[in-house]
Amino acid sequence: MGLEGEDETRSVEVKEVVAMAEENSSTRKSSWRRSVVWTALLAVLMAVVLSSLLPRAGVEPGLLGHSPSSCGCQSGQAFEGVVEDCCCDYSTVDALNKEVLHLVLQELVKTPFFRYYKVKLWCDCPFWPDDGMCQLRDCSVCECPESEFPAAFRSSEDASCQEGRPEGVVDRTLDATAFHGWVDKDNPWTIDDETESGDLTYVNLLLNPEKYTGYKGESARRIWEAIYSQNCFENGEKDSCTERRVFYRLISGLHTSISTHIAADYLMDESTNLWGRNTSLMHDRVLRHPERVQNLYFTYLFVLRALLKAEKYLSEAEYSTGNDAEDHLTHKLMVALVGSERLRTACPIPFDEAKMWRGPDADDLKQQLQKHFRNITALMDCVGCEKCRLWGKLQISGLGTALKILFSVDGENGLDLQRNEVIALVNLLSRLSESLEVVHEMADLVRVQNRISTVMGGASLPDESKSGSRWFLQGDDQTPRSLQSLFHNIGF
Ligand SMILES: Cc1cc2nc3c(=O)[nH]c(=O)nc-3n(C[C@H](O)[C@H](O)[C@H](O)COP(=O)(O)OP(=O)(O)OC[C@H]3O[C@@H](n4cnc5c(N)ncnc54)[C@H](O)[C@@H]3O)c2cc1C
Repeated sequence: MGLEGEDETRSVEVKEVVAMAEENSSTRKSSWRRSVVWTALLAVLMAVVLSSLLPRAGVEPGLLGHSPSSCGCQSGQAFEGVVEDCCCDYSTVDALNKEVLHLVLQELVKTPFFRYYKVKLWCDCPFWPDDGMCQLRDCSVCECPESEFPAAFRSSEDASCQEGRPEGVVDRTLDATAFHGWVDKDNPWTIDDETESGDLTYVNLLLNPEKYTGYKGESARRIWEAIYSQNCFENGEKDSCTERRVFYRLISGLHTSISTHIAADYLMDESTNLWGRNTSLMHDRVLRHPERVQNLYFTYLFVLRALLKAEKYLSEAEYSTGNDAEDHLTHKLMVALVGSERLRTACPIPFDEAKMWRGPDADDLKQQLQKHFRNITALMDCVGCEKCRLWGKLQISGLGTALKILFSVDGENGLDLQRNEVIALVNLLSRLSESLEVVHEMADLVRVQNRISTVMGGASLPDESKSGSRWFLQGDDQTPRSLQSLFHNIGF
């Protein structure tokens, strides 16, 4: 295969990633951290300096279980041992994610096959009229022009990326001709956009990153409430039934991931369009609730198990977009991901689905939960912010695909997946993988900030709702004000 220019460079880069995954290298290539990398280095330096200056007892409560909590949320060992309901321990998951999976997933979701998602963005909410609470232009999705997405994804009749409302007739020949083995078969866990007429459009996910959109208040809260109520028990309530508990944890883990991405990419100052890490929000919504972080690990392992169970199918599928070089790399990355020896050895069965549906009412319960999950799929049409709806739909579809692989297929031979299901599954796992990384990074930042606060006279973390936080870490070329003043205060 002849590769030139950019293709060749990318090919070399991706091969390195594949090689790194295979060799279990711990070398990291984390491009999204570039903007704060020097600041992080400074933060680490400050942590070292401050930890020598500060008595341990005066330091803000432990994050991720490293030290005792004074907020009463966590008493110490929340992230040690085996992830509850799973078969791998926290430290193994961290190492695998950091050294293998995050690296490969980051590259995989950039490929043409995985970056274009077909979705119906404007739909009528079957439960309430859309009350459109989104406040920012970042709420809206940048749809891709017809010329941009791969030719293999198009057909002459498909008008979904044209201006205005598309025709609404789904072109089913697209998947069948472009992807051997990708078939249209209903998923009992989801309501499939593609089986209904409507406004289908292709969206380039790389142009629409999941981040803060300003969507909040009554509309957002009502959706989350409705989603949790589908499980027939309240948030956080322990349930003796494994199946219900698993469902609650899947949703809660996804919720944690969404909150993490909001905190990781937050509009700190609207007047200057300044974006950055919102550590206060991260602390309030995620870090001070250990069970939410535990549920994130759980959801990650559940989805990973589904991917591994579909190994044969995914390694043999054609990732065809008309760009041979990219498609070849996509295939190599997928094989590196699902066939990783390191993963097989360290965490062979991330979640054991054989433990589910064993009770006398198993069939009834399964049908009940399928109905609830389909309702959750439908609820995504009520999300009053386009970009949130895009990622909500994709990730719920990814969960639905994982449920189908684990619970609705008899052996791998019976497995049939649609192209969009595979795209959703892989992008969901990539989001969760990124969230695990962010959770650790921001827990470290919060810990450093708390130490700095103590040095600066006990100032606490600012309210998450206040923009322009003094803890905000600015871009590559500016020294953060907070660190400047800290240097000054401690005579550095
Ligand atoms: C599908 C969907 C996608 C969204 N995507 C985005 C987005 O991309 N960008 C954006 O800015 N906003 C997004 N939002 C909105 C966002 O999730 C919040 O609803 C919003 O930021 C307001 O947050 P909140 O503090 O009121 O708490 P919420 O996050 O709305 O939580 C509501 C309640 O749920 C409970 N809860 C919170 N987290 C968990 C958890 N992990 N497990 C169990 N219970 C929990 C708490 O009791 C909390 O009070 C999305 C909302 C939905 C429904």
